[in-house]
Amino acid sequence: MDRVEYIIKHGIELAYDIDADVLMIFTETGKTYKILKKILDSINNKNCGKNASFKFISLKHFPNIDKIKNKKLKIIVTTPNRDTYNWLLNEENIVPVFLKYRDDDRQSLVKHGIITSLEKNLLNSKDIVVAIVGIPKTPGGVDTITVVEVNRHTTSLKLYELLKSVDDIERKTIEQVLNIALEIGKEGREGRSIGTIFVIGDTLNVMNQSQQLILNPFAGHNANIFDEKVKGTVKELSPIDGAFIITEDGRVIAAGRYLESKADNIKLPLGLGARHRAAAAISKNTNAIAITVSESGGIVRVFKDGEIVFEIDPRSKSISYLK
Ligand SMILES: Nc1ncnc2c1ncn2[C@@H]1O[C@H](COP(=O)(O)OP(=O)(O)OP(=O)(O)O)[C@@H](O)[C@H]1O
Ligand SMILES: [Mn+2]
Repeated sequence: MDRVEYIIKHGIELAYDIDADVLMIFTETGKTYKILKKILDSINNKNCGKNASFKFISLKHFPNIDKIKNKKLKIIVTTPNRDTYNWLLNEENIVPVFLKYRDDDRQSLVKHGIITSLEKNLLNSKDIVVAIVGIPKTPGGVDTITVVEVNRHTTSLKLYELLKSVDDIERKTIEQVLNIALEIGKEGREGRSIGTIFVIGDTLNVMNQSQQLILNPFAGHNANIFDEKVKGTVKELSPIDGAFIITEDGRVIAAGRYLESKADNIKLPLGLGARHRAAAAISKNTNAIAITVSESGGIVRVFKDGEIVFEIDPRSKSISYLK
């Protein structure tokens, strides 16, 4: 019996032991699911012991076998592979879920699975999920069991809908800028709280609805937000007045830019001032999204179509949101 089988077996047992509502597995080729299926078949037809289809399973492996047999556990099998998904559609007693893109790390993958299942009403906010996951894009690389409280993710539903609505390149840019904003919100600069605005996408319109407050430090540079040196420069410049203007594919076009979009009929929670109104207005009057860091408290907010679609206090979370 190999390590993956043990992990899946313990994932099943954990789901029953903590009385979880859902067991969620992630598979590329379907291999992980096939192992799960063999274990569950062995349990369900109690075919344990000498002639078990799954040699290592015996009743002693599942002391609470009756609890397992009597409890209905929803099994969600997620995959980004269209062929695997089509094959899973014919499988019984599981709920297949197609993931529109591949994540780069386990945590994002689990979040992605939870959010997609929430969007399809396969989960509700009170559910407890046991997720069995491995290194993304590595078939058979199962190495992690994690317990997820769905209610911790419902606030990010709108952000995921936004991430799903843009192409891969823009999604990676938004995630990169969001993580920089979270770092600024959390660390500030030289011990001081820093506020700033990032405007991503629809750059021509954004430039037409804004003007330089200072000479543009990025003029004539081919600066890309994924370049560590550019990221450092952006953080160094974050205390200056004005906004950073970034293209869908991550090129930093300007800093110190004053946004002049009409802010009439923008409705924002009380206490949010000119920075947040400007961000809401530009996101309403162009196709851009805006990300703000508040100088008073570090809260990071994402604006789309004039509304806040996501906000997070980076100081309250030990990890950056999207990784
Ligand atoms: N239209 C704008 N375009 C770009 N930057 C702006 C604009 N309006 C305000 N700012 C920036 O926001 C800064 C803070 O303004 P203000 O305090 O009114 O915003 P706020 O929404 O309360 O933000 P914070 O929570 O960071 O205080 C200003 O000093 C300026 O740098
Ligand atoms: Mn303010």
